[in-house]
Amino acid sequence: MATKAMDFALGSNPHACFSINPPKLTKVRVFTIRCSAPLSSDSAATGLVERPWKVADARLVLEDGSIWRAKSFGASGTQVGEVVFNTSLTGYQEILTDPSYAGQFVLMTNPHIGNTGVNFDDEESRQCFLAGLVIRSLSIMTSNWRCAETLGDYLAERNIMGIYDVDTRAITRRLRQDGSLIGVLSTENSKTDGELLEISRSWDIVGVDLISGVSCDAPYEWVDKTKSAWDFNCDGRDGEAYRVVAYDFGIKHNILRRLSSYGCKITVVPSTWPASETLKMKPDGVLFSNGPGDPSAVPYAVETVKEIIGNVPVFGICMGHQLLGQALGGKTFKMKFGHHGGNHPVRNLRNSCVEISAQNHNYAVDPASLPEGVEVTHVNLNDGSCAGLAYPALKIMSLQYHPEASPGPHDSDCAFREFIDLMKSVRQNA
Ligand SMILES: NC(=O)CC[C@H](N)C(=O)O
Repeated sequence: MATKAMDFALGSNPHACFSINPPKLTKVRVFTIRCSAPLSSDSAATGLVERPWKVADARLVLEDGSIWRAKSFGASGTQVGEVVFNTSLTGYQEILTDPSYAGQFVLMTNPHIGNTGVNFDDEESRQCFLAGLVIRSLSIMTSNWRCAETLGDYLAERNIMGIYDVDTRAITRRLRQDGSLIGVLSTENSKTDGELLEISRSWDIVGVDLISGVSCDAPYEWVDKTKSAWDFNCDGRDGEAYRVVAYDFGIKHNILRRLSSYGCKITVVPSTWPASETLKMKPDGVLFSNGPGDPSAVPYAVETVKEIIGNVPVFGICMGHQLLGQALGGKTFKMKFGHHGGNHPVRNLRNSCVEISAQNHNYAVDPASLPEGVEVTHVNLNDGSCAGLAYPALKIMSLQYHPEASPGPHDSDCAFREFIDLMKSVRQNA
Protein backbone atom coordinates (compact mmCIF):
# COMPACT_ATOMS: atom_id res chain seq x y z
CA MET A 1 0.00 0.00 0.00
CA ALA A 2 1.32 3.44 -0.94
CA THR A 3 2.24 5.71 1.91
CA LYS A 4 0.44 9.00 2.08
CA ALA A 5 1.51 12.43 3.20
CA MET A 6 -0.74 13.72 5.92
CA ASP A 7 -1.35 17.20 7.28
CA PHE A 8 -2.55 17.76 10.83
CA ALA A 9 -4.62 20.90 11.24
CA LEU A 10 -4.63 22.67 14.57
CA GLY A 11 -8.29 23.07 15.47
CA SER A 12 -9.88 25.69 17.66
CA ASN A 13 -10.56 23.12 20.38
CA PRO A 14 -7.83 23.89 22.88
CA HIS A 15 -7.90 20.36 24.24
CA ALA A 16 -7.23 18.74 20.84
CA CYS A 17 -4.03 16.76 20.85
CA PHE A 18 -1.88 15.36 18.09
CA SER A 19 -2.48 11.73 17.38
CA ILE A 20 0.46 10.39 15.38
CA ASN A 21 -0.67 6.80 15.27
CA PRO A 22 -1.05 5.82 11.60
CA PRO A 23 1.76 3.26 11.01
CA LYS A 24 2.51 4.35 7.43
CA LEU A 25 2.92 8.01 8.27
CA THR A 26 5.98 9.53 6.63
CA LYS A 27 5.52 13.28 6.77
CA VAL A 28 4.03 15.40 9.51
CA ARG A 29 3.44 19.11 9.30
CA VAL A 30 3.86 20.54 12.78
CA PHE A 31 2.03 23.64 13.95
CA THR A 32 3.15 25.90 16.75
CA ILE A 33 0.88 26.19 19.77
CA ARG A 34 0.58 29.49 21.62
CA CYS A 35 1.37 28.65 25.21
CA SER A 36 2.40 30.31 28.42
CA ALA A 37 5.75 28.55 28.66
CA PRO A 38 8.33 29.92 26.21
CA LEU A 39 9.37 27.44 23.51
CA SER A 40 12.93 26.32 23.01
CA SER A 41 14.80 28.57 20.60
CA ASP A 42 17.36 26.02 19.44
CA SER A 43 15.13 24.99 16.53
CA ALA A 44 15.93 28.30 14.84
CA ALA A 45 19.63 27.48 14.94
CA THR A 46 19.36 23.87 13.79
CA GLY A 47 16.52 24.21 11.28
CA LEU A 48 14.95 21.14 12.85
CA VAL A 49 11.30 20.83 13.73
CA GLU A 50 10.55 22.96 16.77
CA ARG A 51 10.21 21.06 20.02
CA PRO A 52 7.04 22.09 21.86
CA TRP A 53 8.77 21.82 25.22
CA LYS A 54 11.47 23.63 27.02
CA VAL A 55 14.58 22.21 28.60
CA ALA A 56 15.63 22.83 32.20
CA ASP A 57 17.23 26.26 32.47
CA ALA A 58 16.87 27.09 36.17
CA ARG A 59 18.11 25.80 39.50
CA LEU A 60 16.61 26.01 42.94
CA VAL A 61 19.39 25.50 45.47
CA LEU A 62 18.22 24.94 49.05
CA GLU A 63 20.30 25.68 52.12
CA ASP A 64 20.35 21.95 52.96
CA GLY A 65 22.53 21.49 49.86
CA SER A 66 19.88 19.96 47.58
CA ILE A 67 19.76 21.20 43.99
CA TRP A 68 16.54 21.09 41.96
CA ARG A 69 16.72 21.55 38.20
CA ALA A 70 13.65 23.15 36.69
CA LYS A 71 12.30 25.20 33.81
CA SER A 72 11.87 28.92 34.23
CA PHE A 73 8.94 31.16 33.40
CA GLY A 74 8.24 34.78 34.29
CA ALA A 75 11.36 36.76 35.07
CA SER A 76 14.94 35.53 34.92
CA GLY A 77 17.90 36.26 37.20
CA THR A 78 18.87 35.15 40.70
CA GLN A 79 16.66 35.53 43.75
CA VAL A 80 16.93 34.44 47.38
CA GLY A 81 14.01 33.73 49.72
CA GLU A 82 12.42 31.35 52.19
CA VAL A 83 10.58 28.42 50.58
CA VAL A 84 7.11 27.69 51.97
CA PHE A 85 4.45 25.36 50.59
CA ASN A 86 0.83 26.36 50.05
CA THR A 87 -1.91 23.71 49.87
CA SER A 88 -4.60 25.86 48.18
CA LEU A 89 -6.19 24.32 45.11
CA THR A 90 -7.20 27.68 43.64
CA GLY A 91 -6.50 31.36 44.22
CA TYR A 92 -2.90 31.54 43.01
CA GLN A 93 -3.41 35.15 41.96
CA GLU A 94 -4.53 36.17 45.47
CA ILE A 95 -1.49 34.33 46.81
CA LEU A 96 0.88 36.08 44.38
CA THR A 97 -0.40 39.50 45.44
CA ASP A 98 -0.61 38.81 49.21
CA PRO A 99 2.09 41.14 50.62
CA SER A 100 2.59 38.74 53.55
CA TYR A 101 4.62 36.54 51.17
CA ALA A 102 7.37 39.17 50.80
CA GLY A 103 10.75 37.44 51.04
CA GLN A 104 9.28 33.99 50.35
CA PHE A 105 9.06 31.54 47.46
CA VAL A 106 5.61 29.99 47.37
CA LEU A 107 5.58 26.36 46.31
CA MET A 108 2.09 25.24 45.30
CA THR A 109 1.30 21.63 46.24
CA ASN A 110 -1.54 21.57 43.70
CA PRO A 111 0.36 20.13 40.73
CA HIS A 112 -1.40 22.08 37.97
CA ILE A 113 -1.22 25.88 38.06
CA GLY A 114 -2.03 28.61 35.56
CA ASN A 115 -5.12 27.07 33.98
CA THR A 116 -7.37 30.04 34.81
CA GLY A 117 -4.79 32.66 33.86
CA VAL A 118 -5.01 35.96 35.72
CA ASN A 119 -7.62 38.72 35.71
CA PHE A 120 -7.86 42.36 36.76
CA ASP A 121 -10.16 41.83 39.77
CA ASP A 122 -8.43 39.32 42.04
CA GLU A 123 -5.45 41.41 43.06
CA GLU A 124 -4.89 41.59 46.82
CA SER A 125 -2.45 44.51 46.63
CA ARG A 126 -0.77 46.87 44.17
CA GLN A 127 1.96 44.40 43.15
CA CYS A 128 3.48 40.94 43.70
CA PHE A 129 5.80 41.11 46.72
CA LEU A 130 6.80 37.43 46.90
CA ALA A 131 10.28 36.24 45.89
CA GLY A 132 9.02 33.69 43.36
CA LEU A 133 6.68 30.85 42.47
CA VAL A 134 7.52 27.12 42.38
CA ILE A 135 5.09 24.75 40.66
CA ARG A 136 4.94 21.24 39.26
CA SER A 137 3.15 21.79 35.99
CA LEU A 138 2.43 25.06 34.21
CA SER A 139 -0.80 24.95 32.23
CA ILE A 140 -0.06 25.45 28.55
CA MET A 141 -3.46 27.05 28.02
CA THR A 142 -5.89 29.20 29.96
CA SER A 143 -9.60 28.62 30.23
CA ASN A 144 -11.65 31.06 32.26
CA TRP A 145 -14.16 33.76 31.32
CA ARG A 146 -12.31 36.35 33.42
CA CYS A 147 -8.85 35.50 32.12
CA ALA A 148 -7.00 38.61 30.87
CA GLU A 149 -3.53 37.13 30.39
CA THR A 150 -1.41 34.06 31.06
CA LEU A 151 0.31 33.50 34.38
CA GLY A 152 3.72 33.50 32.65
CA ASP A 153 3.17 36.90 31.00
CA TYR A 154 1.81 38.31 34.25
CA LEU A 155 4.88 37.24 36.24
CA ALA A 156 7.30 38.41 33.54
CA GLU A 157 5.68 41.89 33.50
CA ARG A 158 6.02 42.09 37.29
CA ASN A 159 9.61 40.81 37.27
CA ILE A 160 8.77 37.75 39.39
CA MET A 161 10.61 34.48 38.83
CA GLY A 162 8.77 31.21 38.47
CA ILE A 163 9.88 27.61 37.91
CA TYR A 164 7.97 24.54 36.80
CA ASP A 165 8.66 20.87 36.08
CA VAL A 166 10.20 20.49 39.52
CA ASP A 167 9.28 17.75 42.02
CA THR A 168 7.14 19.88 44.34
CA ARG A 169 6.02 16.80 46.25
CA ALA A 170 9.57 15.88 47.20
CA ILE A 171 10.40 19.47 48.21
CA THR A 172 7.22 19.68 50.31
CA ARG A 173 8.13 16.47 52.16
CA ARG A 174 11.55 17.94 52.88
CA LEU A 175 10.01 21.19 54.19
CA ARG A 176 7.56 19.25 56.38
CA GLN A 177 10.37 17.17 57.79
CA ASP A 178 13.11 19.78 58.18
CA GLY A 179 11.05 23.00 58.35
CA SER A 180 11.03 26.01 56.02
CA LEU A 181 14.31 26.37 54.13
CA ILE A 182 16.07 29.30 52.52
CA GLY A 183 16.58 28.80 48.80
CA VAL A 184 18.12 30.55 45.82
CA LEU A 185 16.47 30.45 42.45
CA SER A 186 18.64 31.21 39.44
CA THR A 187 18.55 31.15 35.66
CA GLU A 188 22.14 32.40 35.45
CA ASN A 189 24.54 29.74 34.15
CA SER A 190 27.53 31.85 35.18
CA LYS A 191 26.76 31.15 38.85
CA THR A 192 28.02 27.83 40.22
CA ASP A 193 25.94 25.60 42.48
CA GLY A 194 28.40 26.38 45.26
CA GLU A 195 27.90 30.13 44.85
CA LEU A 196 24.13 29.76 44.99
CA LEU A 197 24.41 27.56 48.08
CA GLU A 198 26.61 30.18 49.70
CA ILE A 199 23.98 32.88 49.03
CA SER A 200 21.24 30.71 50.57
CA ARG A 201 23.33 30.05 53.68
CA SER A 202 24.27 33.68 54.25
CA TRP A 203 20.73 35.11 54.00
CA ASP A 204 18.05 35.02 56.69
CA ILE A 205 14.43 36.12 57.00
CA VAL A 206 14.30 36.06 60.82
CA GLY A 207 14.66 39.45 62.47
CA VAL A 208 14.13 41.41 59.22
CA ASP A 209 11.56 44.23 59.03
CA LEU A 210 9.73 43.30 55.82
CA ILE A 211 6.72 45.48 56.63
CA SER A 212 8.50 48.71 55.71
CA GLY A 213 8.90 47.42 52.13
CA VAL A 214 5.20 46.71 51.58
CA SER A 215 3.28 49.37 53.56
CA CYS A 216 1.79 52.46 51.87
CA ASP A 217 3.66 55.79 52.11
CA ALA A 218 0.80 58.05 53.12
CA PRO A 219 -2.78 57.73 54.46
CA TYR A 220 -5.61 57.24 51.97
CA GLU A 221 -9.36 56.61 52.02
CA TRP A 222 -10.73 53.23 50.89
CA VAL A 223 -14.27 53.03 49.45
CA ASP A 224 -14.56 49.86 47.33
CA LYS A 225 -16.98 47.21 48.53
CA THR A 226 -17.27 43.57 47.54
CA LYS A 227 -19.05 43.59 44.15
CA SER A 228 -22.76 42.81 44.61
CA ALA A 229 -22.52 39.76 42.32
CA TRP A 230 -19.95 38.24 44.68
CA ASP A 231 -21.31 39.36 48.03
CA PHE A 232 -22.61 36.44 50.05
CA ASN A 233 -23.32 37.70 53.53
CA CYS A 234 -25.49 40.81 53.33
CA ASP A 235 -27.75 39.93 56.28
CA GLY A 236 -27.55 41.82 59.50
CA ARG A 237 -25.89 44.97 58.18
CA ASP A 238 -27.31 47.76 60.28
CA GLY A 239 -26.60 50.61 57.88
CA GLU A 240 -24.65 52.61 60.45
CA ALA A 241 -21.23 53.78 59.35
CA TYR A 242 -18.27 53.13 61.63
CA ARG A 243 -15.00 54.98 61.14
CA VAL A 244 -12.08 52.58 61.01
CA VAL A 245 -8.37 53.35 60.80
CA ALA A 246 -6.62 50.41 59.14
CA TYR A 247 -2.87 50.00 59.73
CA ASP A 248 -1.24 48.81 56.53
CA PHE A 249 1.42 46.29 57.52
CA GLY A 250 0.89 44.72 54.08
CA ILE A 251 -2.89 44.85 53.98
CA LYS A 252 -4.88 42.64 51.62
CA HIS A 253 -7.51 44.56 49.67
CA ASN A 254 -10.25 42.12 50.47
CA ILE A 255 -10.00 43.00 54.18
CA LEU A 256 -10.81 46.56 53.16
CA ARG A 257 -13.60 45.48 50.79
CA ARG A 258 -15.23 43.37 53.50
CA LEU A 259 -15.03 46.17 56.09
CA SER A 260 -16.45 48.58 53.53
CA SER A 261 -19.26 46.15 52.68
CA TYR A 262 -20.14 46.08 56.38
CA GLY A 263 -20.54 49.84 56.23
CA CYS A 264 -17.19 51.06 57.51
CA LYS A 265 -15.59 54.34 56.41
CA ILE A 266 -11.94 53.44 56.19
CA THR A 267 -8.71 55.41 56.33
CA VAL A 268 -5.65 53.28 55.58
CA VAL A 269 -2.47 54.50 57.28
CA PRO A 270 1.19 53.50 56.91
CA SER A 271 2.79 51.11 59.40
CA THR A 272 4.74 53.97 61.02
CA TRP A 273 1.69 56.22 61.50
CA PRO A 274 1.82 57.49 65.12
CA ALA A 275 -0.78 56.16 67.53
CA SER A 276 -1.44 59.72 68.72
CA GLU A 277 -2.45 60.77 65.17
CA THR A 278 -4.74 57.78 64.91
CA LEU A 279 -6.46 58.60 68.20
CA LYS A 280 -6.85 62.24 67.08
CA MET A 281 -8.85 60.94 64.10
CA LYS A 282 -11.40 59.63 66.66
CA PRO A 283 -12.08 56.31 64.94
CA ASP A 284 -14.73 53.87 66.15
CA GLY A 285 -12.19 51.10 65.73
CA VAL A 286 -8.68 50.29 64.54
CA LEU A 287 -7.66 47.36 62.37
CA PHE A 288 -4.13 45.95 62.49
CA SER A 289 -3.57 44.16 59.21
CA ASN A 290 -1.69 41.12 58.02
CA GLY A 291 1.91 41.62 56.95
CA PRO A 292 5.13 39.80 56.09
CA GLY A 293 7.94 38.53 58.25
CA ASP A 294 8.90 38.33 61.87
CA PRO A 295 6.67 40.22 64.35
CA SER A 296 9.67 40.57 66.68
CA ALA A 297 11.49 42.59 64.00
CA VAL A 298 9.02 45.49 64.19
CA PRO A 299 9.06 46.78 67.80
CA TYR A 300 7.81 50.18 66.58
CA ALA A 301 4.58 48.51 65.45
CA VAL A 302 4.16 46.74 68.81
CA GLU A 303 4.58 50.13 70.54
CA THR A 304 1.89 51.66 68.31
CA VAL A 305 -0.49 48.79 69.12
CA LYS A 306 0.23 49.21 72.87
CA GLU A 307 -0.64 52.92 72.70
CA ILE A 308 -3.92 52.28 70.90
CA ILE A 309 -5.39 49.35 72.82
CA GLY A 310 -7.76 50.29 75.58
CA ASN A 311 -8.78 53.50 73.78
CA VAL A 312 -10.91 52.03 70.97
CA PRO A 313 -12.02 48.54 69.88
CA VAL A 314 -9.35 46.83 67.79
CA PHE A 315 -9.22 43.88 65.41
CA GLY A 316 -5.92 42.19 64.49
CA ILE A 317 -5.54 39.90 61.51
CA CYS A 318 -2.52 37.59 61.17
CA MET A 319 0.51 39.91 61.67
CA GLY A 320 -1.95 42.23 63.48
CA HIS A 321 -2.89 39.32 65.76
CA GLN A 322 0.79 38.60 66.48
CA LEU A 323 1.52 42.27 67.24
CA LEU A 324 -1.46 42.33 69.62
CA GLY A 325 -0.15 39.18 71.29
CA GLN A 326 3.18 40.91 71.92
CA ALA A 327 1.56 44.20 72.95
CA LEU A 328 -0.43 42.30 75.59
CA GLY A 329 2.79 40.89 77.00
CA GLY A 330 2.83 37.55 75.15
CA LYS A 331 5.53 35.96 73.02
CA THR A 332 5.57 34.88 69.37
CA PHE A 333 7.66 32.05 67.95
CA LYS A 334 8.58 30.72 64.51
CA MET A 335 6.71 27.57 63.51
CA LYS A 336 8.39 24.64 61.77
CA PHE A 337 6.81 25.21 58.36
CA GLY A 338 3.82 27.41 59.16
CA HIS A 339 0.33 27.30 57.73
CA HIS A 340 -0.24 28.25 54.11
CA GLY A 341 -3.41 27.13 52.38
CA GLY A 342 -7.14 27.42 51.96
CA ASN A 343 -8.22 24.36 53.90
CA HIS A 344 -7.19 24.78 57.54
CA PRO A 345 -9.79 23.70 60.10
CA VAL A 346 -10.11 26.05 63.07
CA ARG A 347 -12.37 25.55 66.10
CA ASN A 348 -14.13 28.61 67.42
CA LEU A 349 -14.06 27.79 71.14
CA ARG A 350 -16.91 30.18 71.90
CA ASN A 351 -19.52 28.34 69.85
CA SER A 352 -17.65 25.06 69.14
CA CYS A 353 -18.14 25.54 65.38
CA VAL A 354 -15.36 24.50 63.01
CA GLU A 355 -14.41 27.01 60.31
CA ILE A 356 -12.51 26.04 57.18
CA SER A 357 -10.10 28.91 56.82
CA ALA A 358 -7.42 30.40 54.59
CA GLN A 359 -4.08 30.80 56.34
CA ASN A 360 -0.64 32.21 55.63
CA HIS A 361 1.74 32.52 58.52
CA ASN A 362 5.06 31.18 59.80
CA TYR A 363 4.86 32.69 63.28
CA ALA A 364 2.35 32.12 66.07
CA VAL A 365 1.47 33.50 69.49
CA ASP A 366 2.41 31.28 72.43
CA PRO A 367 -0.82 31.19 74.47
CA ALA A 368 1.05 30.15 77.64
CA SER A 369 2.88 33.48 77.58
CA LEU A 370 -0.30 35.59 77.63
CA PRO A 371 -1.41 37.38 80.79
CA GLU A 372 -4.60 36.60 82.66
CA GLY A 373 -7.73 38.01 81.06
CA VAL A 374 -6.62 37.22 77.52
CA GLU A 375 -8.79 34.46 76.09
CA VAL A 376 -7.80 32.02 73.36
CA THR A 377 -10.94 32.06 71.19
CA HIS A 378 -9.82 29.90 68.24
CA VAL A 379 -7.56 26.86 67.87
CA ASN A 380 -6.04 25.41 64.71
CA LEU A 381 -7.26 21.80 64.60
CA ASN A 382 -4.26 20.53 62.62
CA ASP A 383 -1.72 21.27 65.34
CA GLY A 384 -3.56 22.88 68.26
CA SER A 385 -1.84 26.26 67.80
CA CYS A 386 -3.49 29.52 68.83
CA ALA A 387 -5.68 30.85 66.02
CA GLY A 388 -7.55 33.66 67.74
CA LEU A 389 -7.54 35.86 70.85
CA ALA A 390 -9.85 38.20 72.68
CA TYR A 391 -9.45 40.54 75.60
CA PRO A 392 -13.03 41.61 76.25
CA ALA A 393 -12.09 44.17 78.95
CA LEU A 394 -10.15 46.19 76.36
CA LYS A 395 -12.43 45.38 73.35
CA ILE A 396 -9.68 43.47 71.58
CA MET A 397 -10.21 40.64 69.09
CA SER A 398 -7.77 38.98 66.73
CA LEU A 399 -7.40 36.06 64.33
CA GLN A 400 -4.26 34.31 63.13
CA TYR A 401 -5.95 33.47 59.83
CA HIS A 402 -7.82 35.32 57.08
CA PRO A 403 -11.54 35.97 57.62
CA GLU A 404 -11.67 38.01 54.39
CA ALA A 405 -10.47 35.17 52.18
CA SER A 406 -12.88 33.03 50.23
CA PRO A 407 -11.17 29.66 49.95
CA GLY A 408 -14.58 28.22 49.01
CA PRO A 409 -16.37 28.52 52.33
CA HIS A 410 -17.00 31.94 53.87
CA ASP A 411 -17.06 30.51 57.38
CA SER A 412 -14.94 33.20 58.99
CA ASP A 413 -16.54 36.29 57.45
CA CYS A 414 -18.65 36.67 60.63
CA ALA A 415 -15.52 38.02 62.35
CA PHE A 416 -16.17 41.36 60.60
CA ARG A 417 -19.68 41.36 62.07
CA GLU A 418 -18.14 40.79 65.52
CA PHE A 419 -15.82 43.77 65.04
CA ILE A 420 -18.80 45.93 64.02
CA ASP A 421 -20.63 44.76 67.15
CA LEU A 422 -17.63 45.72 69.33
CA MET A 423 -17.64 49.22 67.85
CA LYS A 424 -21.42 49.41 68.16
CA SER A 425 -21.35 48.49 71.85
CA VAL A 426 -18.93 51.34 72.57
CA ARG A 427 -20.96 53.83 70.55
CA GLN A 428 -24.19 52.83 72.32
CA ASN A 429 -22.61 53.24 75.74
CA ALA A 430 -20.99 56.58 74.92
N1 LIG B 1 -0.29 36.77 56.78
C1 LIG B 1 0.42 37.35 57.73
O1 LIG B 1 0.10 38.40 58.26
C2 LIG B 1 1.70 36.68 58.11
C3 LIG B 1 2.16 37.05 59.47
C4 LIG B 1 3.64 36.77 59.68
N2 LIG B 1 4.38 37.45 58.71
C5 LIG B 1 3.93 35.29 59.66
O2 LIG B 1 4.50 34.79 58.71
O3 LIG B 1 3.56 34.62 60.60
